[in-house]
Amino acid sequence: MTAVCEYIPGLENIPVAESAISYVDGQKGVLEYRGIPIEELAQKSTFLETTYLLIWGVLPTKEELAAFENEIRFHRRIKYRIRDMMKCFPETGHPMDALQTSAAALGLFYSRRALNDSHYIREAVVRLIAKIPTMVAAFKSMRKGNDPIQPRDDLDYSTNFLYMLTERIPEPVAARVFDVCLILHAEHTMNASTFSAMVTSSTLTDPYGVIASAVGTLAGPLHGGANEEVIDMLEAIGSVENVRPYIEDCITNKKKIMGFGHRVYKVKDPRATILQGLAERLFEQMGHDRFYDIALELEKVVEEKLGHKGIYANVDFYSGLVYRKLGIPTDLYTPIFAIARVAGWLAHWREQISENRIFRPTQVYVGEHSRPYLPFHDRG
Ligand SMILES: CC(=O)SCCNC(=O)CCNC(=O)[C@H](O)C(C)(C)COP(=O)(O)OP(=O)(O)OC[C@H]1O[C@@H](n2cnc3c(N)ncnc32)[C@H](O)[C@@H]1OP(=O)(O)O
Ligand SMILES: O=C([O-])CC(=O)C(=O)O
Repeated sequence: MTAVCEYIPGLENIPVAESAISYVDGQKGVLEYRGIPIEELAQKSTFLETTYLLIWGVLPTKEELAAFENEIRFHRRIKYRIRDMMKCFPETGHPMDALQTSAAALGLFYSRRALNDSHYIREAVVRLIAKIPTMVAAFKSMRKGNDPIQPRDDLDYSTNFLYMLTERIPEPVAARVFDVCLILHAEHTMNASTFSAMVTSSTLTDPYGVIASAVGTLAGPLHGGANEEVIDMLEAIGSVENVRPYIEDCITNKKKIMGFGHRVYKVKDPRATILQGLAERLFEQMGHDRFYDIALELEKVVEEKLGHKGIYANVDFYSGLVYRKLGIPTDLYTPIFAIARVAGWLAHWREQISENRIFRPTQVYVGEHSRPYLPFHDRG
């Protein structure tokens, strides 16, 4: 057994896997999925094609993509027993908690753990990619006491999701912008939720448990949950004039500015640049959002004050402005991140189980030894 004694908080710079799924250069601001730059995928691909690429490692042929899209369409509905279970969720509960519970519940129906069976793997991939958006939209309706809106087979993936949220067919530009957002959030090397998915995968449990654990990890404000917090922060700041004192207060009191900073990127996150462009495209078509002026000033001041520490806008900074313009409630932003990231989690699940060894790191014990057990009357 090799003993590595140095403890590195947050596992910074410690490789935990070999992976061929995505690549980040944090100094140059480069992100590639299976070797293809994110900018090119955002321009030319769709979320389902990108999902196929991430999970199976190749761009599909026209026929393979059509078959994959059809399978997804066929599996969009969720069982009435899952819907009934979701009806019992408290309406004040956070949609990420609802999603984590519902994703785990899929395992009650489909868990066979046939991890050597390629049909089982394909079906699990299709079910999760297909059903997660339906569950997110269903909770949005049910928490208001309404029946969930059923998926429509004549609509593509993103159009259908926006339709299930609003019962209106979105403008093509809105559906395309949303689809690009999903591409941008689909995968990002060894982030916290992907690591969580891999640790769970390494026990050879079922993929529904893997996704449920990853959803739980994504929810936190230091990770995917930051997109929701950014909008709360812009609202709290309220005006462009308030930006500078707000940032100065954060710096003085060592408060984190949401949507900024990254373990890997020491320049602006390339996804933030693309998301900013998408937000601007929507503002041109659908009207300006005054929060954007606050966001621009915020980015300028953070760069001025913290740029020397490598703190720049990350993926969570501009995504909320896009979703806000699409009329999506703030607490659905992180579940939408999850809808996209399921693709990356599943890609890592497949990679992990193809050459598995259970994750079992070590710790540096800093407690005591050989303490006596004291009866109640002798305890302080
Ligand atoms: C999809 C995603 O997960 S993207 C990230 C989403 N999360 C956020 O936007 C939350 C805000 N950002 C952060 O909390 C962090 O930057 C993280 C969690 C993303 C990265 O964390 P780490 O790599 O562990 O960096 P850490 O928190 O140690 O910060 C390093 C230094 O930069 C500072 N710093 C990092 N991020 C920020 C920030 N957003 N605002 C202010 N200061 C920051 C820290 O205070 C620390 O300063 P110090 O060295 O003077 O003490
Ligand atoms: O890579 C990370 O640590 C966080 C991140 O940007 C992501 O998961 O998209």
